[in-house]
Amino acid sequence: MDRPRRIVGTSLKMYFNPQQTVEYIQGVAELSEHARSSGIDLFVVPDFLSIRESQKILQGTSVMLGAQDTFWEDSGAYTGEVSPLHLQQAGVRIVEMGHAERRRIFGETDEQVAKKATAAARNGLVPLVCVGERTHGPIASAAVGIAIEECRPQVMTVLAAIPDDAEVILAYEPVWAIGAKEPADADHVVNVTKEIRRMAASRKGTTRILYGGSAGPGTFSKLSDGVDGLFLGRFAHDIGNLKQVISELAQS
Ligand SMILES: O=C[C@H](O)COP(=O)(O)O
Repeated sequence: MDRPRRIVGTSLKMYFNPQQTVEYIQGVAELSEHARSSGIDLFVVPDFLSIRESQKILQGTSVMLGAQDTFWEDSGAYTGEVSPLHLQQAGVRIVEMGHAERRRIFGETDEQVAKKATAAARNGLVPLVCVGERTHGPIASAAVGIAIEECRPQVMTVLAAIPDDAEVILAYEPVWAIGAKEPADADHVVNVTKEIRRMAASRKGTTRILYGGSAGPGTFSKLSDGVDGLFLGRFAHDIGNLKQVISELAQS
């Protein structure tokens, strides 16, 4: 089966203030041509406060603008929430959901993630659904099975909810590898993501699978049997690293 286009992106989480975010987004905009000519899709996910300014900087480039979360209703009395319809109207193309930090700190459930993914798809946004096991099994061979069984409901609850022809991005982020010194072991990631791909095999819509968790330059080449790209965190704060990863995706 043909593999989908490769894609790389980064979430700024809550690391940068608005001025730093503008400067960073300008740097990403300057990578647009490099990504386009390399045949790599590129996205960046700033905080909500910076969405409008980011859209102005990125318009006319090939860089896709993301948001870090969304609510599942389009409008109404939902204090503190952000509408998927309004995100789409603001120029957002990709919406992240189910990140390990939101599952852990804010108690986000598979069912809530599925509702958010459905709302994103309904509004023409691509859900970027983060999945991953919380702990690393003590023995490598067993760890793969444990990870797959923990990821399965996270993936299947979303795939059962969204239209079969909706585009979706699944970001496999083992929780124990987020914020670490190094990414997860490549064999582990490839084995788990191959199984995640099988979970989505019968879908009509494009399904892309990313790896995230301390990823950076040098990570992708070992994972290319399993994933279509990377979801970067801290190691993309240096724009040079993001440029390098784009090149590696194009070469591997
Ligand atoms: O959203 C990105 C991931 O959580 C990875 O973050 P990290 O690369 O800083 O570990």
